[in-house]
Amino acid sequence: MDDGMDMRLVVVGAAGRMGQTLVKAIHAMPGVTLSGAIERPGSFALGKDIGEIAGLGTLGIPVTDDPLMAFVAADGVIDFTSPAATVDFAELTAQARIVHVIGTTGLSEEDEKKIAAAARHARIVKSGNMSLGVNLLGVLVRQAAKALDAAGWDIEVLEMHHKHKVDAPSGTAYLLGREAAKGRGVDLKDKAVKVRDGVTGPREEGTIGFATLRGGGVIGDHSVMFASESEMITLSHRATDRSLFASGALKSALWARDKKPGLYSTLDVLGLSAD
Ligand SMILES: NC(=O)C1=CN([C@@H]2O[C@H](COP(=O)(O)OP(=O)(O)OC[C@H]3O[C@@H](n4cnc5c(N)ncnc54)[C@H](OP(=O)(O)O)[C@@H]3O)[C@@H](O)[C@H]2O)C=CC1
Ligand SMILES: O=C(O)C1=N[C@H](C(=O)O)C[C@H](O)C1
Repeated sequence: MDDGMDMRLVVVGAAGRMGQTLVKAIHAMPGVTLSGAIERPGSFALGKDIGEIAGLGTLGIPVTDDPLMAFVAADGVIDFTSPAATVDFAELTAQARIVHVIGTTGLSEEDEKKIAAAARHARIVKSGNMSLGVNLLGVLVRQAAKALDAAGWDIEVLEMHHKHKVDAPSGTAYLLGREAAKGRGVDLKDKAVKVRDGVTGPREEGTIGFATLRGGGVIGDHSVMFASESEMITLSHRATDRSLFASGALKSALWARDKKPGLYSTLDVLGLSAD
């Protein structure tokens, strides 16, 4: 509940790429305070001050592997970790009845069900991309897909990320694919083509294709192409700094503070939900 006090936030996976970015963003943002930093048992980060790891100097917050202890003393958890960890954390945020912002991608259908179950008690905001730009792009993709008939226009989603990324296609690519499917009034599960290899035959009308590139330090590039026989429309987004995702996550946490338990998305936070 918003009692006029800073929202106390725990960052899980605090020593990771997004974890460190979040620690810096919380430090710089009024209205939120870092109250805990979690990593897995055996992590190099355990016992170290998270401020030192994130390059801020000492903050007096050691990294621990005891999430429940940290969650009961917090108002919310910011989670950019791995699917298995996120499902475990969702059970704990449900027990503690707090806000859980989930940026983790690569979640299976089974994981999604468990997260939905946790949202009976926790206030969960989950999105494959927490940026304003990508969520707005999703709305534009939905509109374009609605306007451009499947008989004449093929939809392809292209993404590129840094070489450390472990899941594919990206959460954002799925988000954009789902918006395209929504615009067409179809289910992405029935239309997605994620792999092409060898003699594939011609493209099936109405499918939504995905292509994945990995390399270097690319933070996140996404394009949705609408291709006809005689023209092509490309809608694109490029992330140039991870702090973009962190500020979206913090905005989501503050937004969810006074909401009822439930499963929300960044589209809800930004007021861009599907009509
Ligand atoms: N939705 C969005 O806007 C965005 C989403 N992401 C997603 O966020 C996730 C993390 O990305 P990134 O920061 O680059 O990855 P990193 O691997 O750099 O960070 C993940 C961190 O979580 C830790 N972790 C894993 N399991 C546990 C556990 N059980 N308990 C505590 N900590 C754990 C990892 O520790 P260890 O190294 O020991 O495994 C690591 O420190 C990915 O799924 C990525 O796709 C990223 C950016 C934006
Ligand atoms: O792993 C990343 O880095 C990113 N993951 C998210 C995704 O899977 O779409 C968001 C962003 O593009 C960075």
